[in-house]
Amino acid sequence: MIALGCDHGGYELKKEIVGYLDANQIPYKDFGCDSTEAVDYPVFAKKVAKAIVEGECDKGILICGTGIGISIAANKVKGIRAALCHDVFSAEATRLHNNANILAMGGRVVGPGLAIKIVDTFLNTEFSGDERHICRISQIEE
Ligand SMILES: O=C[C@H](O)[C@H](O)[C@H](O)COP(=O)(O)O
Repeated sequence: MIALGCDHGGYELKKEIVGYLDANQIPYKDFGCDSTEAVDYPVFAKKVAKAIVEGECDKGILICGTGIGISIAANKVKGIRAALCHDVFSAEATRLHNNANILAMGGRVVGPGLAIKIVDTFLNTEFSGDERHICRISQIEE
């Protein structure tokens, strides 16, 4: 189950991602927001982050205007590794190396075509499980 969240700056891009998830029959839970009316991104970052650390969802996708504020907020929750990615290489690397559990993007930064490739890569790349990466992730947890 994928947790989705956004603010007003990410709402339009979230709709594109919902279309991709629906087309690929990937289950998701949308934690809002539900329009382009101005809202505060930490609220939605927290909802998505909690859904992951509490086990309701496996991974999350968070979108604000830049992806920056919403990723900073999500990373305040223990157990969250939110990665801001605007290219496919980073999306793959953050799964392989960091076992990132949230993908963050900026709706004012990246277009829908690239964003969907980034999402597809993030969701379909497994953590490498390499010892050196496990060790470094443990250090983050400490
Ligand atoms: O990092 C923060 C996000 O990009 C927000 O989406 C952004 O700050 C919202 O800006 P505004 O309130 O001017 O629409």
